[in-house]
Amino acid sequence: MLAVQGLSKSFAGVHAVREVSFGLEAGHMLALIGPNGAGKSTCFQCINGQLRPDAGTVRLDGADVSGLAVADRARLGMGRTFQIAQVAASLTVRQHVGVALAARRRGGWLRPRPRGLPAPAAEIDPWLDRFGLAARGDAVCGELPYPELKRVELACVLAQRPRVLLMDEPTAGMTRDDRHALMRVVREEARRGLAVLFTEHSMDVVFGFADRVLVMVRGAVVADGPPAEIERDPAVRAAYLGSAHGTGGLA
Ligand SMILES: Nc1ncnc2c1ncn2[C@@H]1O[C@H](COP(=O)(O)OP(=O)(O)OP(=O)(O)O)[C@@H](O)[C@H]1O
Repeated sequence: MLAVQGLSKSFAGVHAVREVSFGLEAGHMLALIGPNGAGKSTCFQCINGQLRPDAGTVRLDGADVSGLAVADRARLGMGRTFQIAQVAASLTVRQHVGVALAARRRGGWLRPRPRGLPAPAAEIDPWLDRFGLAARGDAVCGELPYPELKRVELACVLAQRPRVLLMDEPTAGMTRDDRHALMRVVREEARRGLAVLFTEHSMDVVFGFADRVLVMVRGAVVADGPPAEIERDPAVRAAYLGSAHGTGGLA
């Protein structure tokens, strides 16, 4: 579903990403990990089109999207969530999800907004339920606890029916219970066929939810495999033993 080949990016002599290649299948969850400054965010931004790589290609379900803008990649099925949830604080959960569902029907967020309720309740309610938001429909987003706000963001992104979802540190700042609750929802979506690529610093999330783990150190991929294999990899342990994040699940 996603194929990244030979991706490289430098900033004024800093090789942030060096010839990174990997593939991601539909229905799988791939964690991109590495110490601070390893190049995860840069890699992520090259994949979704925010940054233009110096070299390399990105394919989405076989189509070369390397030259496309963020919005065009999104239209072709590449969705993303942000490290800090991006939602409109003044809307209720129902309004927000309704707008997202209606945007999908219109073919994109930027089409003219229809009058009245953005999407019928019959469409919104099951969608709220799917993301554990059934009881929160009338709550104003700006007043929601952060873990629920993340679900609203997720519900809106997935309302666009992406085939690949990129999540930049999805559980940053959350408690262990909230991290796992969010990732269980994401895993359900993956089981429905969504391909998920996420960066993450919490090792309980990486080793509890990823089907595969890709480890970056100083811009390059140093390990790529199933979690159990990665946890034992000497190069990975060496990279983490020297990092600010400690060894987490690698201990
Ligand atoms: N816009 C930029 N200009 C200059 N250097 C940059 C820029 N963005 C990133 N870098 C550098 O590229 C390297 C990789 O940074 P990046 O943010 O991709 O790492 P990361 O693995 O996401 O780190 P973190 O876990 O701390 O978010 C670092 O040395 C960083 O300082």
